[in-house]
Amino acid sequence: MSEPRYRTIGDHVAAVLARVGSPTAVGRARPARPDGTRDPRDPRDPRGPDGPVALRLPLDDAAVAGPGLVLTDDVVAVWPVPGFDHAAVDGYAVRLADVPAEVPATLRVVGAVRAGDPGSAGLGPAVGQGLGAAQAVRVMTGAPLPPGADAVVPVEATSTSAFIPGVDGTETAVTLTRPRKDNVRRRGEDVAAGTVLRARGEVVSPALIAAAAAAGVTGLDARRGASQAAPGPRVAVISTGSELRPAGTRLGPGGIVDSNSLMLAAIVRAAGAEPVRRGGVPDDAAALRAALDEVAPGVDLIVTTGGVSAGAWDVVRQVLTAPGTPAADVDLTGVAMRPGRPQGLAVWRGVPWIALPGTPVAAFVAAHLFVRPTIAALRGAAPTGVGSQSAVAGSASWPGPGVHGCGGPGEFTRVVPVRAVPGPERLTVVPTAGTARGGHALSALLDADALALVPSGGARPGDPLEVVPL
Ligand SMILES: Nc1nc2c(c(=O)[nH]1)N[C@H]1C(S)=C(S)[C@@H](COP(=O)(O)OP(=O)(O)OC[C@H]3O[C@@H](n4cnc5c(N)ncnc54)[C@H](O)[C@@H]3O)O[C@H]1N2
Ligand code: MOO
Repeated sequence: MSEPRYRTIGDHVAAVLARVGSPTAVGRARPARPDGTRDPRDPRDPRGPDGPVALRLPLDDAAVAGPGLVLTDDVVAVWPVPGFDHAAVDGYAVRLADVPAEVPATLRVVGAVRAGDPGSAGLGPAVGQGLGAAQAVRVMTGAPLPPGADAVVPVEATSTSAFIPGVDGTETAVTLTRPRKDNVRRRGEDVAAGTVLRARGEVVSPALIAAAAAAGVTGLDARRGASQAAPGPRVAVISTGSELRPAGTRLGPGGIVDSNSLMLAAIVRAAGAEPVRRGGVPDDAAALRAALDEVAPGVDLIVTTGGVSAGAWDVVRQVLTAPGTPAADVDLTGVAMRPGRPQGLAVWRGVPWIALPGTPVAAFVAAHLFVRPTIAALRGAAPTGVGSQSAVAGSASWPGPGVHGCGGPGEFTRVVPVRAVPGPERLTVVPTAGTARGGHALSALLDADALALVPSGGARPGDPLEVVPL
């Protein structure tokens, strides 16, 4: 297997900004709209009519209310995150007992489970009870782990090598070796039900919006702080994934809350732009094309999440690689960083399109690194972000050398949520507590006030680090 080549973070920022100035991007520079989209007489609008009052804000209103909302009550997780054990990669769910260390095993492929399917869908009555001896099930990232399986082997590390976007598999057997890690995200490993996500008196952040949505919270008790400047460019936010349900609706088996579109709306709003939330689109190329066509005429930038990695139903990749696609300047190179490696860029009917990965922490990181500078450029401001600040690694446990991407070892930058602590000279930063649970925890973002870029060689206390303020 050849080593995939990814861009550096800085090169990807340049590639994004090139699309904003691209001759194919003709939908830019619309005049800024008047303050927000809400009616100031709307009693749910925290701006008025009588100044700051405490209100119960539905999550989608809180997401677009702008910075400065202060909680007037604790925010408590209603259910655990993740809500069920699921695959962290596209590949094959296996029983480790069938895959001896170092020796390749050939397993019979007995079904397929996509994200959004109930756990035993696609398996047939015989397998629905649990994976039998020497059996494997094709699974996509986010799909419930089939009964009996205890690990997922990435497709690149198997005899199948790659899934074809938009095509169901026909393979009846697969040869693979024991995976380095189980590639399973377990129910509740990020947030336990009943956890206080943020306490009364704290400010509402995009990370809180994401964690609250994922944990079943549908509204926040909050009060507005300082008044906000009028939003500038308009940014469409579209989530892809058949497993996605709007906050406050019944999830059903295999379903999860579309927390990304709320989180992205909050990030876009905090960056000084007006989010246009289109919500969730299923893993269907025609549906995604229709959503893109619908939003493109009215916005200056399109941001999508999900569907860009190695799955058979990765719909963004499918649309961007289809013959005759109306997308120009298509680029699916990805970035040498974790989380946030899979990325796509294009110009759709004249409007720059940034395709972020679906994993919520990956989308959060990539939005801060790539969407924020793009909004700054659209507003005519100097891009902020990478390289804008440096800090010193504080006394804490930092990632060591040897990070691996899904496609094998490589020079990957780890993006670590950090808290600033008072230091003797420069800003000193330490990883947030939740980082112990891995790079994909929404809980690790809640306490973070910056993202530190840890080079592939790792970091030690005292090392200089680039940080991106949140
Ligand atoms: N075989 C491989 N599998 C995966 C690879 C890989 O290289 N090989 N890359 C992994 C990495 S790294 C990431 S990051 C994810 C990104 O994948 P996609 O962008 O295609 O995202 P999805 O598969 O659609 O979703 C990933 C994950 O996130 C959840 N999700 C998606 N959208 C939302 C949303 N709007 N709100 C909340 N949560 C969302 C989804 O259910 C999945 O669990 O791919 C890895 N796989
Ligand atoms: O989940 Mo991925 O790159 O963003 O680690």
